[in-house]
Amino acid sequence: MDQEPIISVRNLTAGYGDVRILEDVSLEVSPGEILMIVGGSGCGKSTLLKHMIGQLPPINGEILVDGCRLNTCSTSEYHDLLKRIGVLYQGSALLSSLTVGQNVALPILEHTDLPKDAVDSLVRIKLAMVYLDGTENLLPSELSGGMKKRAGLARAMALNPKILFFDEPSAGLDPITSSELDRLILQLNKIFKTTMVVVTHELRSIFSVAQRVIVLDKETRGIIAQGTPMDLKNNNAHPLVRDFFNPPGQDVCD
Ligand SMILES: Nc1ncnc2c1ncn2[C@@H]1O[C@H](COP(=O)(O)OP(=O)(O)OP(=O)(O)O)[C@@H](O)[C@H]1O
Repeated sequence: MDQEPIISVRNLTAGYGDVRILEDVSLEVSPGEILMIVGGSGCGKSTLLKHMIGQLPPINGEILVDGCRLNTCSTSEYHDLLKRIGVLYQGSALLSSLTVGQNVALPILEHTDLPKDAVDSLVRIKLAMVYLDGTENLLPSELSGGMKKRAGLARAMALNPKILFFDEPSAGLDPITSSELDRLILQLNKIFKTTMVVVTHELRSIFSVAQRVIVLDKETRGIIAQGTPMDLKNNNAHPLVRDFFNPPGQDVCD
C-alpha cells in the first residue's frame, strides 16, 4: 500500500456473547479506495462493518479510522469522527415521520450550527447530487426503493464525509435500479475521492464497482482471499472463492 491507510483493522476478534464470529482479522483501506466485503451469509460482513464504524466493541484487536483509535478514543474524538464518516444502512433507515429534506438535514443539524437557509441549501445540493431534486417535501413512503436508497445516501453524504460505509446497498432493489446505484457510487468516488467500504452479495456490483475485495469465511472466521474482482475470478484456488466468483451460467464481467 503506497499511502498511509485511512482505515486499519488490526487483529480484530469479534463476536456476540461467547460466540466468536471473526478471529484475528486484519485489513487496511487506502484513502479514496473502494473496498468491498463479501462472503456467505452469516460470515460476519455486517459485524466487521459495525466494528469499523465503532458501533460494536471488539473482543480483541484495534481499529483506526481516519486517525481515531476507536476502542480508546474519547467521546468527543468519536463524535468528531462521526462528522467525517457516513453510513448507508441496508433499509436506508430514513425516519418515516420526517420529510426527505428533514432526514437529510439531520446530521447537519446535529453536527453544525449553520443557519436555517444554509441547511436548506445544503439539503437541496445533497439531494441534487443523488438525482432527487425537488423531493425535499415528500415523505419517505412516497419514494420508490431506489429513491429511498439515494435519499439515504444524500443523508450519509450530508457533511461531505471522507469515508462512506454501505451495508448491502443493493438489497431489495431490482437489477436496473441496483446498477444505477452502483453508477452513482462510482461517480461520487471519482468526483470526491471518498473512500468507500461496501458490504455486498451482488456479484455484478462487485465487478462494476470494487477496486479491491476481501472474502470472509464463516468456517475459519477470517479473510480467505483478497484482490481485485478479476484476480479472485481467475486466480483463486479456494473452492468457496472460485464458486462465488464463477457462478454456473453467469458471466458477470461483461
Ligand atoms: N446482535 C447480535 N447478537 C447475536 N448474534 C448476532 C448479532 N448480530 C449478528 N449475529 C450473528 O453473527 C453472525 C454474523 O452476522 P453478520 O450479520 O455479521 O453476517 P453477514 O455476513 O453480514 O450475514 P448476511 O450476509 O446474512 O447479512 C450470524 O450468525 C448472526 O446470526
